[in-house]
Amino acid sequence: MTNTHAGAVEKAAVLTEALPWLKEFHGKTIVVKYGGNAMVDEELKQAFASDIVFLRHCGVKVVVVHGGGPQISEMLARLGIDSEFRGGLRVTTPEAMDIVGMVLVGKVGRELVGLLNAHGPFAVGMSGEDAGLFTAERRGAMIDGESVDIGLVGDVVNVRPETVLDLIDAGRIPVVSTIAPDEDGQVHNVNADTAAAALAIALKAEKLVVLTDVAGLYRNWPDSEEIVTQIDAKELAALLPSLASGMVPKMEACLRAVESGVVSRATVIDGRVPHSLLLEIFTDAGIGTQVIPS
Ligand SMILES: Nc1ncnc2c1ncn2[C@@H]1O[C@H](COP(=O)(O)OP(=O)(O)O)[C@@H](O)[C@H]1O
Ligand SMILES: CC(=O)N[C@@H](CCC(=O)OP(=O)(O)O)C(=O)O
Repeated sequence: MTNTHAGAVEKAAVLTEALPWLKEFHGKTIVVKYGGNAMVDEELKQAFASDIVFLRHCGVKVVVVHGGGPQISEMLARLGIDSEFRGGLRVTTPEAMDIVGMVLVGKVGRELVGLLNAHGPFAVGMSGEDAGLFTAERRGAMIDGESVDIGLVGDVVNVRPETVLDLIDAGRIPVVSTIAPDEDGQVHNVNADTAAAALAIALKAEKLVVLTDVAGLYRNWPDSEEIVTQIDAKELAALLPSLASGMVPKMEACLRAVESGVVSRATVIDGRVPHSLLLEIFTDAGIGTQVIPS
């Protein structure tokens, strides 16, 4: 075989490998959480946007939920507002809450909508406030088995998915920023992993994919580089109390999603690898850490 032929055969193999996955996910809903730590450079962000549009053209009903932790921290620091994390969640004063909303809705969300819409008029941004998408309830952080108050931080207790469904039906790509009012209308800061899981459950999504800045869940972080490739809900529940920082809300979210009985898979993948989303969805090997029901 000539080199040209060998190259062509290899390319064709990549495309044919995608066929069973195209069949599996066509017409299905996938919620993709894009973490702020994986939005590190322009090229990566553009690769992410083109992957999302690719999925949309493959007939996948794709919904983006974005984070923006580092971007919020940077703005708070610039304004001289103190900020700290407890149990992986930001302690959010009313003053910090204003900035959280401005950065997530006004900056990170807008930027993603722009990157997606460079491909066509697909993306529509919304927050948990729009059309009652999320209702939040104040929550604490679990520190040494006890709940500690961390200010205006919420958990999602109700989802009204109708507007997201309308947008999907119209061929759009909803891009969700995770601030949400409680029953009295007070807006809360909701961790984006937590919100993505709640939305995936409400939409009866086939899959939740979480892009972050590590290769997956490390078994003995930070002492070892060994990635957990697959873990079931029961094993993960046992592991949760030993997890640290941002992995706490992330793995808690994956657990909730698969325990709901509606989302069959939740995967944490490396958002620093260009096109990791396509590799995860359209190749046999997949990448990162996959959480499955027990
Ligand atoms: N067991 C673990 N495996 C992998 N990462 C971990 C683990 N425990 C804590 N981490 C930390 O969690 C971080 C990811 O969470 P986070 O910073 O909230 O990212 P994102 O912005 O993607 O939500 C990693 O960069 C790593 O520092
Ligand atoms: C309560 C809480 O911690 N909210 C997060 C919201 C953004 C987020 O979750 O961003 P990442 O996905 O990039 O971590 C925060 O304030 O940083």
